[in-house]
Amino acid sequence: MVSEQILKSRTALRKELREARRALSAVQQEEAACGIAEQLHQLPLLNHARNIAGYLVNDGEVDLGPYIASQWQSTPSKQFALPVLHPVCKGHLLFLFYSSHTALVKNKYKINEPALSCQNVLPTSQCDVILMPLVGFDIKGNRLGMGGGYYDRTLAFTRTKRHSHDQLSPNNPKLVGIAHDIQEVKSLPIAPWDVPLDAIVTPTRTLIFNNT
Ligand SMILES: Nc1nc2c(c(=O)[nH]1)N(C=O)[C@@H](CNc1ccc(C(=O)N[C@@H](CCC(=O)O)C(=O)O)cc1)CN2
Ligand SMILES: Nc1ncnc2c1ncn2[C@@H]1O[C@H](COP(=O)(O)OP(=O)(O)OP(=O)(O)O)[C@@H](O)[C@H]1O
Repeated sequence: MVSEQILKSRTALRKELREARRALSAVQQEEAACGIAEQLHQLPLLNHARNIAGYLVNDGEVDLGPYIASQWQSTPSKQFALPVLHPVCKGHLLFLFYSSHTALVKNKYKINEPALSCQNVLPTSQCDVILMPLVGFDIKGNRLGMGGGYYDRTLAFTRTKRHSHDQLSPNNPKLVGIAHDIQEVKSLPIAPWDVPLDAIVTPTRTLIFNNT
């Protein structure tokens, strides 16, 4: 059971951190997007990734646009996907392939997402890396999202231990949180359903965590 206190502090922190990222200027946002692209270009766990899930910028998040566009140009073998609110399994996400030709529609939160089409679904278990937008993070790798629980529910399967040696499956998608530097907090209240991240990338830093 998660205490009322923890839920309340998550809500208050979320509000504060969302306001802070929305208050960044256009120039700060551009610099952040460039910084993230540079950090991601150097991230070893993306080197051999073929299927990468990202997101389209919303609510002051770091824009992955420059990184995705540069990868489309330089490395066409990498395929990108975007989260789509699951039409049947409420509270879950689907990932749909994303190219410069993808038709986008707005979801109920007014975030652009690929128009639903079964043939364009990338099964979550086949994502090599998922770049997750963070509202907040701490240095231990704990994260705070938008509060819908979408990523936590969709990725809950990555927490199950499939091997007898008490190791998480090596085939699970690597989870990489993306955030502005100002979204770091000293310590984040943890919820039992939180999925552990493999890395957190900001425009100036990359933190790697050992989750095996
Ligand atoms: N860019 C991006 N895409 C994403 C996410 C994200 O965090 N960022 N998601 C990550 O999960 C999913 C959408 N989750 C969301 C959860 C809550 C709100 C939100 O704005 N909630 C409002 C209340 C809106 C309402 O209910 O009408 C709020 O809290 O003020 C938005 C998106 C899928 N796509
Ligand atoms: N694996 C799960 N199964 C069922 N409900 C869940 C699960 N994970 C999270 N939830 C529900 O989702 C709600 C929101 O969770 P939380 O506050 O951790 O969101 P978040 O991590 O900020 O959002 P997100 O995962 O979308 O980035 C919680 O109240 C919780 O009840």
